Amino acid sequence: MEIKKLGEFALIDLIKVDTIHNKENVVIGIGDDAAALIPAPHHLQLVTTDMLVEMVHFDLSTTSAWQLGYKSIAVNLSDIAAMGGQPTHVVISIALPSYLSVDFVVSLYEGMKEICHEFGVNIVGGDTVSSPNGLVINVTAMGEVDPKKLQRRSGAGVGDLVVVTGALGDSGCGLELLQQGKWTEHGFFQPLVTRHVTPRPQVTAGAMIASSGSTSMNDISDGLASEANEIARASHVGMRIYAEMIPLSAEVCAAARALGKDGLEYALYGGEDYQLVFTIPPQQFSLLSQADLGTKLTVIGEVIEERHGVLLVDEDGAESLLEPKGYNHFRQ
Ligand SMILES: Nc1ncnc2c1ncn2[C@@H]1O[C@H](COP(=O)(O)OP(=O)(O)O)[C@@H](O)[C@H]1O
Ligand SMILES: Cc1ncc(C[n+]2csc(CCOP(=O)(O)OP(=O)(O)O)c2C)c(N)n1
Ligand SMILES: [Mg+2]
Ligand SMILES: [Mg+2]
Ligand SMILES: [Mg+2]
Repeated sequence: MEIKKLGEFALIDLIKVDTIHNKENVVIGIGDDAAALIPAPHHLQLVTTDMLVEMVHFDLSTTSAWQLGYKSIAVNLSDIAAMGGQPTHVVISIALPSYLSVDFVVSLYEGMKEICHEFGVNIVGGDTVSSPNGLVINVTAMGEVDPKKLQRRSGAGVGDLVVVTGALGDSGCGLELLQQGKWTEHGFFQPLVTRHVTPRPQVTAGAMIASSGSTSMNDISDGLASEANEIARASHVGMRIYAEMIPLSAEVCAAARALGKDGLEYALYGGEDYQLVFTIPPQQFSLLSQADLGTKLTVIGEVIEERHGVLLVDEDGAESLLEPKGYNHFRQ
């Protein structure tokens, strides 16, 4: 059905069902002039927002409505995870072009509700408007964190280890496979595409890392090179990152070979992995590495003095400056 047949208010009524997954902290959700929420005592309130724009962040010829809904929430929960927090609520604004159907919007919200349900997050409001050109989705996520566990980008100290969760580069490579039309639904490379279209935010790992004495943390949206440099700049330190230690999946190595590319390039500059990069003193890391975080941890380097800069060490031991060259909106 066309959206204009239904109109704005009936569309919101459709969206409204099954949006509260954790009733205890909501007084008013969708349906009033503002949501009314109950903050957790003795916790800090986290607020973050990320916007997704058609043909900048997604292409509807390669991403389904459900996947897009899932991802638009995931990228926001990832920023809450990078602060060491637990996500609690989201507010969702959508600008809808006339070529989309009511079914598309329902499916978009099914993807959103699935991930919100998974992480116990409430959808407490939003805004619905028309767009003359292209779909835009803006999500604001709220979360809470114990002040003692709050993770900034600015706490890294010389001698700390640099550690990442999961494997890097899958999403960037998955995007390239999609763009080149080089993937099959059930093929070997399918996991790369899945990680690009439906990334999983590292919420559990982020909270455990934050409880273990980590000194800084960032999520990887723009690529490791960019995010590591952000930590270094905020913390006034340098880093030595060993190329050989950066975790790459078997799939990205094989796909990169098939594409005539280097898997490492996707990890450093591809972005959208939504894994975490953090720094932690060696003693604390040896304790953390014994815990089950539901994902693997890999030490990729160490924090050094600021005057050295952020260095990448290749397999021959040669060092070069690792430029913050990841995804940059005005420099593609
Ligand atoms: N248009 C804006 N107005 C105000 N603050 C902004 C705007 N864009 C980005 N920021 C802030 O700049 C910082 C960096 O943003 P960004 O690079 O998007 O972070 P992330 O990669 O964690 O999503 C964040 O604190 C964010 O809230
Ligand atoms: C159609 C399409 N083109 C390009 C990309 C690649 N891309 C778009 S935005 C982005 C970086 C992450 O998004 P951003 O808005 O910078 O998130 P933030 O850093 O604020 O979390 C990347 C790698 C994509 N996902 N889809
Ligand atoms: Mg952002
Ligand atoms: Mg972000
Ligand atoms: Mg970015």
